[in-house]
Amino acid sequence: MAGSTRDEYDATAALAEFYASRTGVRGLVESGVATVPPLFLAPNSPPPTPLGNTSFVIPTIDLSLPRSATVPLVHAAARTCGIFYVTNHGVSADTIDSALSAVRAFHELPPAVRSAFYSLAPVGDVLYTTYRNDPPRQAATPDAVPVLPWRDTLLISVAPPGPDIGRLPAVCREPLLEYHRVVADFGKKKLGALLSEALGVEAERLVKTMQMEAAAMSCHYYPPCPEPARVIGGMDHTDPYLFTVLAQDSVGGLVVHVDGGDDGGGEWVDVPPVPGALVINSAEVLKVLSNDVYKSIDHRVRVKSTQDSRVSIGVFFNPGDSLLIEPLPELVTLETPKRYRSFTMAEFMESRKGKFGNGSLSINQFAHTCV
Ligand SMILES: O=C(O)CCC(=O)C(=O)O
Ligand SMILES: [Fe+2]
Repeated sequence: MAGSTRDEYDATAALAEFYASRTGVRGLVESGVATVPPLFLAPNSPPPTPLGNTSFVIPTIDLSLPRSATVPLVHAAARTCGIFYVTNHGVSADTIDSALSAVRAFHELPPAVRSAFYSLAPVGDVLYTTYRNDPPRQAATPDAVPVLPWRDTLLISVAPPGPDIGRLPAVCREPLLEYHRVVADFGKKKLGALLSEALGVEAERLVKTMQMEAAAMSCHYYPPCPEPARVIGGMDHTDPYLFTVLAQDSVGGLVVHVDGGDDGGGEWVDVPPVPGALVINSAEVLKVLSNDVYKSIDHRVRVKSTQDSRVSIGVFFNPGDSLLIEPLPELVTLETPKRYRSFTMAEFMESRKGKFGNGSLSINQFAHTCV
């Protein structure tokens, strides 16, 4: 992997060589790369994210407050930006820390051990990989994204009846299953009810009618990078499902694009780690169900450090596979007509393939009745 621009060498061969190593981006760092290999560079649009000088602060909601206080706060946060922190959520600091440490321990296993798990497609319910950035389908600058992000991921499908436990790496199995159990409970019993009530619909609406499950867990590892400003940890996207509960360690790097309202524009805002807090991200399908009351925010991950690796865990809450997704009928009125056509999750996921940059456009182009 010599060279420092993508033009100097054959990206297809380099990609094949990278995947054949089966040790991910962490493997490059272990091998001592001093400059970023071209696969990770965006040729036309440099990835550094200019952070705005904004006074915008991601809201924090203390879930120990009475329901009469938290419901309006959740409504305001999901409506204005679609991302907020929760504190006093009932998931213990120990459970979060053990899960984050377990993810780090997996990604930092000796290369020969972790490479046994590395693949391009899931093996059962587990996928340890470096996701490829799909080339954008309709972008003005077709070559504007790096082929690869500076990140390795352990993705675990946790949909009922649960993963094949024997396939989960032993080093992280117990802490991750425990974390999933507790976060799934929190999401279904507390957060799902709060997000429903904050929409003015029955508390059980998301969990029962939408058959909501904490179906997948993304355990990301962002290795330190010799030239952090030249790479992107995670490309711009919106999360597709109902909502995400994200735990992050103390390194930071998640940024969200807060839109500029009627003035257009908008700016990138940091989502710094807050000790003990979980980040809640309301996602595309929830935006549709809410008939555009809730937002779904574009986000990306910057790599910040030449020294520190970063770990995060996203638990994704999904609707049942066979359901038709459309605005909840009780939110469709003469004044607020149905803003999205009905669709299935499979159709929506297919439509998202290869879409980067301004991710929220994806649902609008796909299903909005006013576009
Ligand atoms: O690592 C992070 O902070 C965010 C990851 C993310 O956006 C995702 O898994 O969808
Ligand atoms: Fe995300």
